[in-house]
Amino acid sequence: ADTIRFAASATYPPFESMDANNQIVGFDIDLANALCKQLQASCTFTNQAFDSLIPALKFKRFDAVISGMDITPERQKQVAFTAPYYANSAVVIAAKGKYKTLADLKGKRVGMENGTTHQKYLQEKHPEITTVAYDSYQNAILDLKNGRLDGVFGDTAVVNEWLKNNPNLAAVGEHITDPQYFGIGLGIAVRPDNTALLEKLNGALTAIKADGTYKAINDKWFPQ
Ligand SMILES: NC(=[NH2+])NCCC[C@H](N)C(=O)O
Repeated sequence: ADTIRFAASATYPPFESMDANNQIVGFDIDLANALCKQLQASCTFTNQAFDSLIPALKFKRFDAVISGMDITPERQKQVAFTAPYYANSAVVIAAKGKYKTLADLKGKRVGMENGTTHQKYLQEKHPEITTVAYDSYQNAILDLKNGRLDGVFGDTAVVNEWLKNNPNLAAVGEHITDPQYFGIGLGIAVRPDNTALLEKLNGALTAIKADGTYKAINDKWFPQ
């Protein structure tokens, strides 16, 4: 049988993270496994820094990236994406009650993972805010809790998870969906010349949406 080698940056629960047994788990992992099952292939996963995923994909270290990755026009110059598999928006979190809007964060330190759409958006759209890049979202959250950061900027679906476990933190202002920066949702990336794999993944995605598998995975990781 075929093997599809996936990579992710396991710092972004509920999409991907390492569990207590050092196993990679999450929505993206279950989704990839379901796609592989549908394709009668086996899946492997590599965990590495988010900003190295696209370069390593191009270098053929693995076949596909599934990592809560926004389908953006800029990335589409380098890789091909499947149809979107999850809707996205972005939001800043900070100490509860401290800031009302992004404008209140002028001169403050907001952290995010290196190479993310969140980093680019803040740097270009809000130069009045100091962006602090981290090797992982988990380290950014630690620094927010320690008071070394004033805010963290990430995907709403992920941020909501952090808020559940941190009652002293809250969202600041509106959710941001600027498609120029955050694209049209999350997608799986493959090398542009790997149209065979792209077509397989898109076909399998349609199939697992139709047979209820997608919904079951969604309900497991994003319970209502
Ligand atoms: N697995 C991760 N750490 N993903 C971070 C993704 C952040 C954002 N959605 C982006 O595409 O840039």
